[in-house]
Amino acid sequence: MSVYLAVCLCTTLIVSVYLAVCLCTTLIVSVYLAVCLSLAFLPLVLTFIIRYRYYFVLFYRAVLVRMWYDCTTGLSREERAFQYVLTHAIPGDPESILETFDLWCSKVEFISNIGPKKGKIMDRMLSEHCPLTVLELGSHCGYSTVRIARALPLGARLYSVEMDAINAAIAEKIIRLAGFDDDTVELIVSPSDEVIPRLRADYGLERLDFVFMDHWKKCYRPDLQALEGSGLLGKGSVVLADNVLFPGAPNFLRHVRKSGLYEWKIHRATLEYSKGIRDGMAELVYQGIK
Ligand SMILES: C[S@@+](CC[C@H](N)C(=O)[O-])C[C@H]1O[C@@H](n2cnc3c(N)ncnc32)[C@H](O)[C@@H]1O
Ligand SMILES: [Mg+2]
Repeated sequence: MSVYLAVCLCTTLIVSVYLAVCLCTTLIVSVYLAVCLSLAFLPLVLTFIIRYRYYFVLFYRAVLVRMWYDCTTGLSREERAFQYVLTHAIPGDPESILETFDLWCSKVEFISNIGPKKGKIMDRMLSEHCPLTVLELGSHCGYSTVRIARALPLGARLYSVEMDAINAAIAEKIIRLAGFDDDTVELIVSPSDEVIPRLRADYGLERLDFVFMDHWKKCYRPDLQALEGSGLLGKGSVVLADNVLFPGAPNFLRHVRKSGLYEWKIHRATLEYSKGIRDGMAELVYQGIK
């Protein structure tokens, strides 16, 4: 009986040792394979990180930092930007307000203002065309509104459309802080597709000399078509559309290309407050139906 028990015990021991050895071997082989695979993919992963580093930085600044400050301050990003501008810029000085915004957006948090680089291209176009009636679609915090308003000739009027009431309230404060009254800048709090058909009847407009599009990219094409249909674009009217390369507005560009209504070009630049993300603004000059 005891011999039988001893044999059983020995067999169990041998089987256990055998299983343990098998497990260890499997483990070692798995670790070895994992290391080999990681090493094989390392260049690919590194290339991916290096190639898209500016997008990661943008995600970090525009999403993660924003979420963190939203939680810790209890204020919206737009309200935080406004507080900064209010305490750092010179009231009544549009230049100082724009510079303060630029500082905040490049050093603290990301806001999708047109920014200084693309802003300078727009400044140049405004000084070339001297528009008297301007329409802006998408005011957000009022950065581009101030930028346009300060470049307008005497007697010109800017209609700025913003559908988000909270953003519009900030934009209104920024515009008035910069020193522009209601005669120069009128802020319209409504979605663009509701405003455009009412521009003639409710605002007495006959012609738009300059349109700046910087609202949601999916609205670019329908809004441009609505403007064409409204008869407010005349020969030589300029439409400037921001971010046509990033995030991009392919349907809008396709329409511009196919319609034959415009002479157009793209001003290549980088995304606002970012070094490595390519973007561009489309400049269209309306030629009318030929
Ligand atoms: C990129 S921000 C505008 C930035 C601003 N132009 C600047 O450079 O300072 C876009 C803004 O457009 C507004 N918006 C988006 N779609 C709109 C629409 N269909 N009508 C009016 N406003 C719109 C959003 O609420 C947001 O505030
Ligand atoms: Mg933009």
